[in-house]
Amino acid sequence: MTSAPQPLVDARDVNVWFDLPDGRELHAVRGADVRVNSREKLGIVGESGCGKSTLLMALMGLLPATASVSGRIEVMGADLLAGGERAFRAHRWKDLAIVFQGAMNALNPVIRVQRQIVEALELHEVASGMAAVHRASDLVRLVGLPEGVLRKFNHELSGGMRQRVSLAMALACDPRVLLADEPTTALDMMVAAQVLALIDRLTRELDLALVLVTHDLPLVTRTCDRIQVMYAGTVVESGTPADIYHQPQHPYTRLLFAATADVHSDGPDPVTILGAPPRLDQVVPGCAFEPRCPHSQARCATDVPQPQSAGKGRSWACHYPGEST
Ligand SMILES: Nc1ncnc2c1ncn2[C@@H]1O[C@H](COP(=O)(O)OP(=O)(O)OP(=O)(O)O)[C@@H](O)[C@H]1O
Repeated sequence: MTSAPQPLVDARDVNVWFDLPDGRELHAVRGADVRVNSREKLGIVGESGCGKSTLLMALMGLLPATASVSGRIEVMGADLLAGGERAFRAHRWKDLAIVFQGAMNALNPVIRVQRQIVEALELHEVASGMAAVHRASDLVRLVGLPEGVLRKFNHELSGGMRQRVSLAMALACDPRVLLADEPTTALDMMVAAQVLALIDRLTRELDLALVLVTHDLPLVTRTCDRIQVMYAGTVVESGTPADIYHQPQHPYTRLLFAATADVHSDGPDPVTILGAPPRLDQVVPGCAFEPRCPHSQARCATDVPQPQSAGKGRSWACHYPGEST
């Protein structure tokens, strides 16, 4: 019998708390699992503030000192949480790299692009001297930029160019997994589509696995192999795009699709999900979606629904799955 291939990222029951200045805690990520196989494209979707970025930063070991993390975070078989900063440093950028939401902030404003890429290559001992300069040229070409960009400063670049430079930096150490946190947020529609197409092409050409974090459920349904829907720090549903699109089990997933209906099509108008997510600095006694859920029943307000697995990465956390909205 052949065993299943080891996932590149296998994070289980990850919890992240932030210490707040008033002494309370904010429970930003609540028991989330993330599993990414070689060459797989995983999409993580959910409303603003549901913990998507915090989860990615936990995987990278880049959370601020005010954060505490529990659970298990394995990258290529190594238990990084157990190994601490030393273990994270051994894998960060080399195996697991990230493109941040605001490329503007990821680049140093007073250092030319070439120096920034060369410094990253030297810091991670990928290349030095002229070899690093040549590699920097290769990297900017790889992301579809002219070499002239290497002599420029951050403020001389357009938003799309900055995001491509960030991508070049993330690819500098030949990672196996690329985490992309809302990589097109600040870009106009045309440029956003080009950057997404570039990420898609590079993941195929470089045999990368991708974790794409976004608000855009239709986008991940089109581009990813698997989808995780997050709500209030929790993964409420996981599955293939076909599962999530054709047989959504969690009412929040169905409402997310309904909320992003295409206004230009003949289909139904988009709906608004009434109410707001719960504050994560407060304890939620039952299902976090209960106050907004059209199908909630008494039990939903008191019992936290546990994830139910239907095998092959398909799961949902709802007491009354499949109720139509
Ligand atoms: N450094 C921090 N200190 C305290 N709370 C934080 C910190 N960073 C994030 N949070 C809180 O953690 C929760 C999750 O935030 P996070 O940025 O991970 O959400 P998100 O889903 O990525 O949102 P967005 O789509 O807007 O980026 C939010 O309530 C946020 O206010």
